[in-house]
This record gives sequence, C-alpha cells and structure tokens, in this order.
Amino acid sequence: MGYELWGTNYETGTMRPGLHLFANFGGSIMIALDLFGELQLVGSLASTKPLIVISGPSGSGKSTLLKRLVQEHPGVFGYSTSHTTRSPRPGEEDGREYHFVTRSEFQNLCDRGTFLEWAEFSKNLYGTSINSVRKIVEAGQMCIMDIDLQGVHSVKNAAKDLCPRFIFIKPPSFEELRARLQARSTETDESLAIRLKTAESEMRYADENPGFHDFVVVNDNLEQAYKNLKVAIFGKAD
Ligand SMILES: Nc1ncnc2c1ncn2[C@@H]1O[C@H](COP(=O)(O)OP(=O)(O)OP(=O)(O)O)[C@@H](O)[C@H]1O
Repeated sequence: MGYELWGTNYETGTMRPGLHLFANFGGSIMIALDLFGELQLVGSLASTKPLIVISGPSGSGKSTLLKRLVQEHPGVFGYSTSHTTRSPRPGEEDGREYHFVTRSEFQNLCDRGTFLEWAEFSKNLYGTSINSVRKIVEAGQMCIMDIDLQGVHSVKNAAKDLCPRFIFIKPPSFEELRARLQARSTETDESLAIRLKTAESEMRYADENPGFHDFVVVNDNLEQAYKNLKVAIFGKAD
C-alpha cells in the first residue's frame, strides 16, 4: 500500500505523469514510473530489512561470528558510523571511522534524541545515531549493531520502525566463558573480573527474561553457532 510522498496522490488517482516515489508502511521506498496514466513499479530503493541487534557477554564470540558473517556475505551488511568523544587516532577521518565530537556536542545530540543508544567506555562516550542506521537500511543493506544490554533496552524503546531483531550470543557455560577470555589474553586480572561480573548478570537477565531476545544462539560448537546465527538473520542456514 502506498501513500503520497512527493507531489502526487496515489490513493485518489490524481497522479501526473512522471517518476514517483512512495514509502510504504514497512519503511521501503519504491520507484514507480507513470508516463501514460499507468503506474508501473520499476524498482525499490530499499526493502524492509531488519536491524540486526547482536548482544551477549564479553567473550561469548560475537566478533568471531560477525567477522565470518560479514566476510562471507560481501555487500549485504552495512556498518553505521558512530559518534564518539574520543580523539581521532592517526589515519582516522571524521565521518569515516567515527563522527568525532566534543563532549558538549555529544551531550547536545543526546538531549535532542539523536541516538538510538549510547554508552561510555574508558571515559569516552560512543553513540549510534538513528540517522546512521536509517541510511543503511534505506540503502537496502542490513545494519548490524553489536551492543551491550543497556543498548538493547534503548533500541527496544527507540527503534520499533527499524524492525529490530534481537539476537543473544550465549556461551555454553560461565566456566567456558572464563576459559575463553583467559585464552584470548586481552585482559588484565582486573578487566577480566569486571567482564565476568557483567557477563554473569547479562546471562542471568537472558535466562530470567525468555522472549526478551528474539533468538538465543549458544556458541558451543562454532560451526553450529554460525549456522544458527544465519538462520536467525536470513531464516535459513545456506
Ligand atoms: N565456539 C567457540 N569455541 C571456542 N572458542 C571460541 C568460540 N567462539 C569464540 N571463541 C574464542 O573466544 C574468544 C572470545 O571470542 P570473541 O572475541 O569473538 O568474543 P566477543 O563476544 O566478541 O567479546 P568482546 O565483547 O569482549 O569483544 C576468542 O578468543 C575466540 O577465538
């Protein structure tokens, strides 16, 4: 079903010949050509692809699974460009890796409801703007967000029109999670303890709130977990 977007009224049939753009209620934009009083659909600028929201404890395997997914599906997924208050590193460009902003600019954007979700890490603020996600979805790509539980709550409240699909990556057990994080050798004793404490409460929240996530992918065997992730995203494993 279409509704008027620019200059013409499809419902009442008062269309002028020309190129027309319609938005449907699912969020896609269709291009229709009307030269002789007949409407013909000639293309779609964007289809309704779900916003993929991945969450899970640190060390559950989100990066491992997503890296493979993106590598094996070139062009299918788009990354949103986040805002951050951290300083650009050598080689980073404003608007490419991040939108670099000051703390007060970030606060202003936050107050204006610009962000779908935001968080503070190591004294720097990071946020995903609604527009950056919308751009990807409207270009016909799937946008993937890898965020923490607090971010998932924000997206649930703010992004219903982006058809978010919430996927929780769960480790097979807490002990295995600890072992994987230790083997990754990226953490100090202190940061490991913080990650494990947060992991415990995230896993408990998922257990106590069945249905909060649309899909729970247990990352025990990596191959099986990858297949299940593809089913959660595409509806099939191949
Ligand atoms: N199924 C698996 N079996 C064994 N090891 C795994 C499996 N999946 C991931 N790993 C390993 O576990 C470690 C943690 O995985 P990864 O870095 O992908 O987690 P993450 O959820 O992205 O963590 P973070 O949130 O801290 O970035 C990595 O060293 C990875 O190689």
